[in-house]
Amino acid sequence: MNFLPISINIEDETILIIGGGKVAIHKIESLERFTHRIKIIAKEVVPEIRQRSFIEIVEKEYEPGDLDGHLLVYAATNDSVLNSRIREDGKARRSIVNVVDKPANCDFVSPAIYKQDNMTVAVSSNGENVFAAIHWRNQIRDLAQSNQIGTSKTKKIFRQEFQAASQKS
Ligand SMILES: C[C@@]1(CC(=O)O)C2=NC(=C\c3[nH]c(c(CCC(=O)O)c3CC(=O)O)Cc3[nH]c(c(CC(=O)O)c3CCC(=O)O)/C=C3\N/C(=C\2)[C@@H](CCC(=O)O)[C@]3(C)CC(=O)O)/[C@H]1CCC(=O)O
Ligand SMILES: NC(=O)c1ccc[n+]([C@@H]2O[C@H](COP(=O)([O-])OP(=O)(O)OC[C@H]3O[C@@H](n4cnc5c(N)ncnc54)[C@H](O)[C@@H]3O)[C@@H](O)[C@H]2O)c1
Repeated sequence: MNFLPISINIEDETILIIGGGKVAIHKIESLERFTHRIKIIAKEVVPEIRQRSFIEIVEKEYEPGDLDGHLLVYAATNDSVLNSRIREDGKARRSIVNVVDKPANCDFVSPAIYKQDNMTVAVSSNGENVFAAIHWRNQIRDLAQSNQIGTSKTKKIFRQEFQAASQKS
């Protein structure tokens, strides 16, 4: 597998998660730092999701038409066959689908994220080793939090340092 890291503008998107259990909570914890436009479709939804009033919740069985109008979709049910079918349904609609139990069958995978204001680090192992991705993210987070990478400098100072370094090389 070879996944391309990009940063997507999701201002006009509602992100759809099919499934409302433990893994859906994980996805929400990552997403809510970037957007509150999140919709859950699931037969049953756990209280940790229900208590977030910004989430639109629809309790029902999944149907392919649920994907209509959604660019980003997480297939996060506990039914592996269904999760793969959701990706197939997404193809016809140009939705890109994260299949939480099958990295090789994903249009995108969720990186391990560290976010500090406008700075974001997203680490992925190409879906091969999520624990390595989490470990790298934690190391980078610790560096940033100990201010070893100058997180409090302004754009102007970073530009001057960048230009000075370019002239040297
Ligand atoms: C980084 C993070 C982002 C997020 O989810 O937002 C994320 N998983 C997180 C947590 C986490 N995942 C797992 C545990 C242990 C649970 C336990 O065992 O108790 C924990 C820790 C926990 O639960 O605390 C297990 C697990 N995960 C996957 C499988 C299936 C497999 O690998 O086959 C299995 C079973 C593996 C096994 O047991 O062998 C699959 C995927 N998980 C990915 C991302 C994608 C790869 C990213 C990459 O390219 O590296 C990928 C491929 C698909 C996807 O989901 O996108 C998030 C960090 C949250 C944070 O700390 O910020
Ligand atoms: N990617 C990851 O980070 C990661 C981590 C751990 C586990 N997993 C895998 O993720 C999967 C989901 O695990 P979980 O712990 O969240 O499961 P869970 O049992 O907590 O939740 C499953 C959810 O899917 C819903 N659902 C099932 N069938 C449905 C249908 N037909 N229509 C609508 N909703 C439906 C249920 O109502 C429930 O809300 C498992 O297969 C697990 O192996 C992935």
